[in-house]
Amino acid sequence: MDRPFVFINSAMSADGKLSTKERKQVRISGKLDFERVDELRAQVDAIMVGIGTVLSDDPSLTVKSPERRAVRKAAGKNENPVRIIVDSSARTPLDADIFKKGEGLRIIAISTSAPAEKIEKLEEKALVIKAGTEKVDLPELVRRLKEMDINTIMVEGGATLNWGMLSAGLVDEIYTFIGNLIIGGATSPTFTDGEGFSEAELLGLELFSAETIEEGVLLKWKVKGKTNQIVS
Ligand SMILES: NC(=O)c1ccc[n+]([C@@H]2O[C@H](COP(=O)([O-])OP(=O)(O)OC[C@H]3O[C@@H](n4cnc5c(N)ncnc54)[C@H](O)[C@@H]3O)[C@@H](O)[C@H]2O)c1
Ligand SMILES: Nc1nc(=O)c(N)c(NC[C@H](O)[C@H](O)[C@H](O)COP(=O)(O)O)[nH]1
Repeated sequence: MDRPFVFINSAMSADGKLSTKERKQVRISGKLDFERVDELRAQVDAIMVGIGTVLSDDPSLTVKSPERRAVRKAAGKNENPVRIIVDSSARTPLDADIFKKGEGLRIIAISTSAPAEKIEKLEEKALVIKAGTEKVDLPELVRRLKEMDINTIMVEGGATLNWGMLSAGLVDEIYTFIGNLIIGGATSPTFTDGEGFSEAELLGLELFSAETIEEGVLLKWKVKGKTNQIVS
């Protein structure tokens, strides 16, 4: 494959929302699910998020467990996977937690429309990859990541980046933890926002695991490709 293996991991409410209508993060997962995500972070070459997630949550995207960091070190890797922000206009704050916490490479993926002055500042803190004109060209980005020997990527949202990756056909598997709460709201981010597929080009999935974790359920899906399921 000329691109890395890519999976999305998200936590959503029972009604499919990632956060509130104010885009405020809520605790959907319990302790065990956060542990599972930490283990995934420890296993992958890179974690990818959208700038919307950085602006609302300011995540550090580090591996939290000292034992898992030690295992990575012992294998000759950095303590943390490469942390990638998809950020067309280079809006990543220079004091974002992703820069402050943990060792390891950070990548900011931007488009050619990003302002030169901000790019220069980001280049002091991260590797800046330019791909695309108005928004980041995701197929080109993942191809270039593969050339850097990044072979596995966990996409940790949010709603718009999930759409971008899924609609470009760049996702192999999806892991959704569904928690025991309703968030509601027509404008609250859902697992996949963006334009949405029209009825003749829906994305088909194959369920390969369903597991109860604490008060919720973890579903694992393989992405099968376009499917036409119009009910006439
Ligand atoms: N529950 C969870 O697991 C989880 C995980 C992550 C984020 N979230 C929530 O999701 C929300 C953020 O989602 P969002 O949709 O606002 O932002 P996002 O994180 O999906 O980032 C979207 C941005 O990515 C950039 N982008 C660049 N090129 C793109 C392309 N080709 N396709 C798509 N996007 C591209 C654009 O600037 C776009 O605005 C927050 O409220 C956050 O709390 C929840
Ligand atoms: N698995 C999971 N369960 C949740 O209930 C929840 N709200 C998130 N949300 C994901 C979100 O993107 C967070 O911002 C990062 O998980 C924070 O990452 P850090 O701890 O800062 O490294 N993720």
